[in-house]
Amino acid sequence: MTDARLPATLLTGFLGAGKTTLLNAMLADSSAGRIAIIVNEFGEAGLDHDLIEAVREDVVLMQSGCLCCSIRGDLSRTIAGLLERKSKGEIAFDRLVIETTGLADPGPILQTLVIDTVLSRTVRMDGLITVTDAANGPATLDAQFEAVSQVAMADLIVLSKTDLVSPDEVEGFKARLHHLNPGVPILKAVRGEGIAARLWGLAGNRTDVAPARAMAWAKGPAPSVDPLMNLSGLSPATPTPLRSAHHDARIGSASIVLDDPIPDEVFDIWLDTLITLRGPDILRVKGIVFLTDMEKPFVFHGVQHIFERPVPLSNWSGDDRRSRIVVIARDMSRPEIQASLDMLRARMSSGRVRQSEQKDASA
Ligand SMILES: Nc1nc2c(ncn2[C@@H]2O[C@H](COP(=O)(O)OP(=O)(O)OP(=O)(O)O)[C@@H](O)[C@H]2O)c(=O)[nH]1
Repeated sequence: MTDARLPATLLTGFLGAGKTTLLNAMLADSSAGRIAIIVNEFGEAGLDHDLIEAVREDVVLMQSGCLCCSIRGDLSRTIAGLLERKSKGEIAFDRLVIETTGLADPGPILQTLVIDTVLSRTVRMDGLITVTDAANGPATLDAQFEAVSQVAMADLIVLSKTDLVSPDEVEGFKARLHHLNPGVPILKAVRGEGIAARLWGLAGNRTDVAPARAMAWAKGPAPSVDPLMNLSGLSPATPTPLRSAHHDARIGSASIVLDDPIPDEVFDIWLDTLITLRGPDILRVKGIVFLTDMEKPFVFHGVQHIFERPVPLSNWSGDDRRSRIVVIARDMSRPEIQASLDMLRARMSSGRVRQSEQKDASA
């Protein structure tokens, strides 16, 4: 089954990191088809394209109330308008790129694509790309938590301005980025050159995704060596030390690999509990999940309390039936997140014990 929804790429990165430069490199590359662009600020310079729309974030910012809801309305209307013009034959495009302002939290935009009932049927998230600047990036991460969040949430990081610093500085910065977002691919690029063809199809949440791509997307930090460590009370009481920069230390991530299929209700309860207790702090949860009695796995993806309906992976083949879940959160240490994931494992184990007790009783 092919996923016919329009792929949407979210392009984020801090002020001056090189987003517009990368966008121009994307536009110059025809391999991905025609691209419609939405920028959420006015006055973008240097884009020689006829499909530029503006979401009026300046208006949004003046409104009181929930900023994410305001962006959501504007963005939905803008995308709906583009799609309408497309259906009338006024414009043609094969994919969408949404460039955020440097300060924007990508969360509400990702959520919009999931929560808007019309949009979620017609548009799918193709990937969140964060541009980070090798020259100013380290200082930006020290100064701005939004920049740290953008790095932590990315499906792909493009490292710009590597021509302005030494190879050692580049490597040091890459290590820091990997600390914030373990497993994320990082592409070095000077002015976006040479990477345009590698910016698409990043997310695993489409039904026709290649299994290897979905697996790479759902890759997180290595799970704790002993999965029962936190349950046995032996986990360190203090968070795993990250870097001295306090913004970095606010980001935690952990992952789990489960050998056995997960009962539907166990997975739902785990997710509900995580969202209820820590919803606002969840930057991303993503994974490939095998549910009990289901032949194909599902890919799921969420930001804060908003979760996309799980997408069945129709192309899945092979014997690997292990579920993989990654959680990236702010103000949660890795042991805390790991403890939540271990709870999922524990619920599965207790479910198995109950099942075998029932079998014994009926024997
Ligand atoms: N040396 C060097 N300069 C770069 C590179 N990428 C971008 N620049 C320059 O950095 C400046 C900022 O780039 P933009 O692409 O406008 O950055 P932006 O993220 O869109 O900026 P805002 O829209 O202000 O957030 C421009 O002068 C670019 O020419 C790079 O890899 N190397």
